[in-house]
Amino acid sequence: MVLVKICGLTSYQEAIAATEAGADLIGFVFAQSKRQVTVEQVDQIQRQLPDHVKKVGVFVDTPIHIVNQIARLVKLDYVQLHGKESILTCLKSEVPVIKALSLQGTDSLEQVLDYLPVVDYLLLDGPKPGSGQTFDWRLIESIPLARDKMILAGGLTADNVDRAIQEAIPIGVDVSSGVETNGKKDLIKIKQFIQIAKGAR
Ligand SMILES: O=C(O)c1ccccc1N[C@@H]1O[C@H](COP(=O)(O)O)[C@@H](O)[C@H]1O
Repeated sequence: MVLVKICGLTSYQEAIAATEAGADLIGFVFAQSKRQVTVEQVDQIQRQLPDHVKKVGVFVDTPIHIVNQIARLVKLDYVQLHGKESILTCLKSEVPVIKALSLQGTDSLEQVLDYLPVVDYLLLDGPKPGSGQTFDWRLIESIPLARDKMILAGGLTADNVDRAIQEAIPIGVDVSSGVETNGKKDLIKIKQFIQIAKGAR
């Protein structure tokens, strides 16, 4: 069954709703964003969550010693490095790494392969993180990428996630804007998204 990550959660109510709806991973954005959360907020939230849901912190070009400090403080299971972090930076993380890469054309394919041996998952995203923009999933076909390391993101919704899973064959899918209404997480959309993704194969 495909892993599902619901990203950009900002409250305990959203986090527990996503967890109870069957999310495997939940994401908290520490980077600058309309969904940005503080260390204190995430600490309060994570204390009340069951252990089985994996907590992911999303960072964009934050110095790795700060990423490690936050990961320790709020007990993150993964860090999602969503900027231009180098392979060396990924290696310095104290917790497993999800490296996000924006696929915009065939010239960006090579970098995917370079990161593969040093990260736990590669998250392939559209051109603008957190904006609901998708990319051409056919690009993935040309990467000799172990599908058990690939999480697909970027513009996924309950309407396209089934097709995305059939075409890209990822181990997991990640969504943020696609489960929101008027900029707020929508619990009905979260449930629908997870149900469809989990039923896809
Ligand atoms: O959600 C954000 O605001 C964000 C900010 C900075 C880096 C990543 C961010 N979100 C990630 O973007 C992708 C795709 O989001 P969407 O579904 O297209 O809205 C997802 O991986 C989020 O983790």
